[in-house]
Amino acid sequence: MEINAVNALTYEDFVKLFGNVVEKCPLIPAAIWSYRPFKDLADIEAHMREFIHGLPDSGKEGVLRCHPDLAGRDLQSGTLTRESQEEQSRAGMTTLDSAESLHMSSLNTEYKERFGFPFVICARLNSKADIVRQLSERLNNDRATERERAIEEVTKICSLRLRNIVLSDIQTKL
Ligand SMILES: NC(=O)NC1NC(=O)NC1=O
Repeated sequence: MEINAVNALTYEDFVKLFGNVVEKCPLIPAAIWSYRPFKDLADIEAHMREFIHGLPDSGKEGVLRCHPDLAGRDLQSGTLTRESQEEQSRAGMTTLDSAESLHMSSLNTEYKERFGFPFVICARLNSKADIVRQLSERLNNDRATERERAIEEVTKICSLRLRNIVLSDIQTKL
């Protein structure tokens, strides 16, 4: 997809196309549509990052709360978004044995009780073992450090989802 094609999208089509680059947060593409015309893909990414990092702490925590648990209830009931399903599946979260599943569930619960938002990590960039290790390690952070750490992961997920959409056409000029 060429940048000119992205810049020519109506607001409605832009939000339809990029509505889930941040999980269940169409407000983010809706907000950055105002910055058209974009120079290139990196420019869109930079605006998304800037918007997310500029949110107040409550907004950042709200964005985190829009994420499903890894190997959690949505995965079990088949209600994950298409993107999350694919990411969790690639990281091996869909094929945990019952001991691994119980371990993830108890760590996720402990994390949510401690911080008030779910553990978020870019599943596409981490193996199953990395995810479990980081979930245990990050439990030691204080809330402010962890909020920023988790938001950094949201921006990584966002960049990969954005690239997936925009670069899916081989003819791309972005
Ligand atoms: N909780 C959490 O990290 N969720 C996710 N991570 C990711 O890469 N996709 C998700 O849905």
